[in-house]
Formats: sequence, structure tokens, C-alpha cells
Amino acid sequence: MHVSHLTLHDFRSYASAEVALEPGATAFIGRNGQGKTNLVEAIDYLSRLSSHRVASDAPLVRAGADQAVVRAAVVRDGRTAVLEVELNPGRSNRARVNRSPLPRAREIIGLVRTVVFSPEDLVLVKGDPSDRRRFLDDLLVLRAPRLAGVRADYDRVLRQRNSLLKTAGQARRGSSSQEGALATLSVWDDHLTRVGGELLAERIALVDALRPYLARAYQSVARGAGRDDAELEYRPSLEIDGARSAGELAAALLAEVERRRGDELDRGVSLVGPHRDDLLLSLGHGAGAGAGPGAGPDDEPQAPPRLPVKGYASHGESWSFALALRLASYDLLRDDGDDPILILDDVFAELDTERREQLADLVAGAEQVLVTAAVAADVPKALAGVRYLVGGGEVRREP
Ligand SMILES: Nc1ncnc2c1ncn2[C@@H]1O[C@H](COP(=O)(O)OP(=O)(O)OP(=O)(O)O)[C@@H](O)[C@H]1O
Repeated sequence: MHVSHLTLHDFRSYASAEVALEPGATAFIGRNGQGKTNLVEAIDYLSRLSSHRVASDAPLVRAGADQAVVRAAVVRDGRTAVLEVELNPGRSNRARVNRSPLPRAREIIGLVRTVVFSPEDLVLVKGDPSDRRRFLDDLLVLRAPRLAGVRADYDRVLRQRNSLLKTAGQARRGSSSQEGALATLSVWDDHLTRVGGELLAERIALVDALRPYLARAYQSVARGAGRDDAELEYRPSLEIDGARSAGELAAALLAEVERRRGDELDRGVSLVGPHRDDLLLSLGHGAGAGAGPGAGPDDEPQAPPRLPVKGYASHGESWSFALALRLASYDLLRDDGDDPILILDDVFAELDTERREQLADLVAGAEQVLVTAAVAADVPKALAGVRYLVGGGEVRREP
């Protein structure tokens, strides 16, 4: 798929912008702070209704305006659809496809798919578990847009259950009756664990699907890496004993929630569920890696240990891992049968020449690649396609 036209109204720094786009590579070049990322961020927003740079919509609306509009003509299998989102911070966003309003804005998710590489990706490796959960959930929803509803339901149930836990915990500490709150709590336990079981099953299946793609992607971006160096493993907040189906996982969650009832009431928060999970990223170094810390004397000769990336990997390895996670996502989506739009936001300035060329070669075959760079010379030759100059609030195509 590719975007053939982008229209912005009051999005970020743009009062209005119209940009015609083509398949293949397009580079947006301009000095810092001129609005290059704002353009590609708009397309990414359309794909998932969230931005790779901020957690809320307010910063996406031009200062002084109260709503923003992003519209894109998206070409897929030769047919064009016009997708539009109206961002209304503090109120519901609206979405339209070919001018027809959708009942819920989130139904637009997945109609255009993007994979964004950006310097912010380092948080996938170095950041909190919430950054990695977000990575997984974004990818889940892009592959199966109906899961946007499951994700939203889980967040809503979690918020309501947490506020009930607080009330019930306060009643317990004040020795007043908590019977009513506890009865209601068990209803929310059922909701949380049912939706949580579904989300957990989907995440575990996604990690299994992503694993071989990640191993291959890491080997292609990290110089001298072995075939099995990069690994990822889903780390749930409870013992799941090989459970894989949504039903089995919901039952395991419910048993654990009941077991930890006292702790949850004391702390006033839900301590079990997909919102407490993490994705463990680890690196081995060459063939035979994998013994890990704690390997016994029988494991001689000792292989270099497999280590977590967070806290152990070098800066270059961390970067390669983050790039590999994005590349793996791209390859997985592509094998699902759709070529997502690749966005390389400011990444080339972070890489040395050899790795720039390597990454460019890996992505040059994508149907559409959008690149932003402050310095034109940073964009590798393999991606020298159409070029736009971005500056002074304008986006001008280079002749
Ligand atoms: N909501 C907003 N309203 C008005 N201006 C905004 C808003 N959000 C961001 N900006 C402005 O947009 C500019 C940043 O644009 P953008 O991030 O696209 O820059 P860039 O060209 O990609 O720069 P760099 O090369 O440094 O990454 C900043 O000057 C910022 O002040």
C-alpha cells in the first residue's frame, strides 16, 4: 500500500499542508524543527490513532486551534480510499472513510499500516516494560484491528477495577462494611480476567510469530551476529504453565487474582494481568550462546552467556536490537499479505555509513518508504527517490 496524497489542517506546526506522494522512496529534507517529522507522524497517526512521540492527542493539534484534521488517499491493490481523522482533544475523535463517518474512530485503525523507525525506538530496549507492551499491542492491532476493542476494553476494566479496589481497601482499613464492594469486585475480576486472557493469548502468539523474524532481522543489521543471537520471550506476571488459549489463560488469571486478593486490597491496584507483563529481550554472542548465568559445571565448555539487552547490551547492540524489532515487525506484516508503509524518521543521522547502506538495502524494496533527514547527504543512495524540502511552514518538491 501507499499514500498518494496527504492533507493536514491544524496538525502540529501546519495550519494547512497538501503533499502529493508516490510509491517508492520519498525524502523530506530540512533544518531541525521545520516540520519534517510532523508530516510522517500524521500518516502514522492515521494508521494507529496514536503517535510515536506523544501519549496524548493534545500536542498534535496546532497551538491555538481546537481540532486538527489528517486526511490521506491510500492506494491498496490499485484501489484508492480516502481516510480522514478529526482530532478533538478532550472529546471523541471522528473518522471517515470516503467521506462516510465511521461509528467509532478506532474502526479506521489498520486501513493504512505503517512501521516507523525513529530514535525514540531505543526505549523499546532501554525503557520500561510499558514501552515494550505498547510495542506488542500496537503490532497486534495492526495485524488484527478488532483487537483495538479488546485493548480498549482491558484498559477501561482495569481503571474501574482499580478504583473499586481503592474503595474496598479503604473500607477494610476503616473497618466499615466492604461486602458490597467485594461482591462488585468479583464481577470486575471476571471482566478483567476474561479480557486479560484474550489479550495475553494474543500477545504470546505474537511473540512466537515474531521470534524467527527478529533473529533474522538482528543478524542482518548487526555486524557479525549469529543466527540465534537475538531472542525475545514473553514474561507474564503469573505462572501460566504452558497455557496458551484465551480460556486457559483467563482461568489462570482468575486463580491468581483470587490468591492475591489481600495484597490488591492493601495496595489499591490490580497486581495481576497483562498490564504487569514484560517482554524480555536477550542477546547471545555467536553459536552456542544460551547457557546464561547459573549454568553448572556440566555445561563445559562454557558458552558466552545469553544476557538481557536492558542493562547489559552496548549502545550499538541496543540500537541494532531496536532496529531489528522494527524490521521484524515490517517483515511479519508483509508476510501477512500487505506491504506496510515504512517511515524512517531521523534514523540515518544515528548510524554510520556502512549501517546506513545496510538498512537502506533492506528496506529499499518496500512499496513506499518515507524518510526524514536534516542533512540530504545522510540519506543513502538506495533511497534517493523523490525529494521534498521542508522549511518556513512549506513543503516544496525539488525539481
Ligand atoms: N501542536 C503544535 N503547535 C504548533 N507547533 C508545533 C506543535 N507541535 C510541534 N510544533 C512545532 O513543530 C516543530 C517540530 O517539527 P518536527 O518535529 O516535524 O521537526 P523536524 O523538522 O522533524 O526536526 P528535527 O530535524 O529536529 O527532527 C517545532 O518547531 C515545534 O515547536
